[in-house]
Amino acid sequence: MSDIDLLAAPEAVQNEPADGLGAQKKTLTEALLYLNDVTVTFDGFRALNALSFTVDPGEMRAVIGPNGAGKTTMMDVITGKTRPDRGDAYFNGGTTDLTRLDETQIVTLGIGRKFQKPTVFESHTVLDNLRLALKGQRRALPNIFRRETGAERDRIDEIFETIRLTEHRERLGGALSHGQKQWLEIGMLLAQDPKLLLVDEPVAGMTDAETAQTAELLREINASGHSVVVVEHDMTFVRDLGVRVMCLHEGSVLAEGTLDQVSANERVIEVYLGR
Ligand SMILES: Nc1ncnc2c1ncn2[C@@H]1O[C@H](COP(=O)(O)OP(=O)(O)OP(=O)(O)O)[C@@H](O)[C@H]1O
Repeated sequence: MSDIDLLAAPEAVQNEPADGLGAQKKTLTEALLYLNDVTVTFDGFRALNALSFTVDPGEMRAVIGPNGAGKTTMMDVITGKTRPDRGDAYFNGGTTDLTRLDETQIVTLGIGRKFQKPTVFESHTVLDNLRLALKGQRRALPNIFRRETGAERDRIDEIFETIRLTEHRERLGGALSHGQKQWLEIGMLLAQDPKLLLVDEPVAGMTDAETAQTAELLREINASGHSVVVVEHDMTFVRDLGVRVMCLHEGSVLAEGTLDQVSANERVIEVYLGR
């Protein structure tokens, strides 16, 4: 933790009142993730425009919005890939300024990201993919030959149950269906035990059954104590998640609340859902 910059928490800020999904703790010191007034400009174009929102410890939240709304850029700021021109991004109750850390430090801190396209090792078994992730050294292939401890084996079994791949552990990664590859990658993220998982369009290209199972497994992951931010366009899936929804548009929050509240919003209908 010595290389991680711990800053004194700025004054707590109170956001809007709670809505239908229960009381939201939204002060800086209570939030797991706190973004305030974050602005990112590319060649004069504002990809994020004074974006502000918080994620509570243990919360799962869905992010929707049209193409180009800034969803990827938002995740790039949280993971240290993109530096904001302006604004605050704090983690862990305001103790850690994400804008001063690099991508590796942010992973170490407990923020894991799953990109849209699965990137499992196709020529390795499903089990070896997970073992590599558990040891935190996906590139150090010789490491998979070290024997696991009992605790590591238990953790692997537990993750396989969560990601519905217990029966598939000896298969090659490349032999899995697209949906199963996505689950394996979610499992590889879980192996790092992140406090916050950022998941980008997990159900794109999945069958309806896989989509429904993905909502279920993310709910289980969330219930086991991980906070989750899921970017997704599939509204059936978002409804299955049953969590607070935030709609981004032109780099800002256009609407926030339950899916019913957000999808009844005139502006959301106009710019995203269509009439
Ligand atoms: N590196 C970059 N240079 C220039 N413009 C960029 C860059 N990255 C993103 N943009 C622009 O910023 C805007 C927001 O992009 P972003 O990828 O964050 O949107 P998004 O909501 O993730 O969209 P999608 O749903 O299509 O993935 C877009 O207009 C995009 O073209």
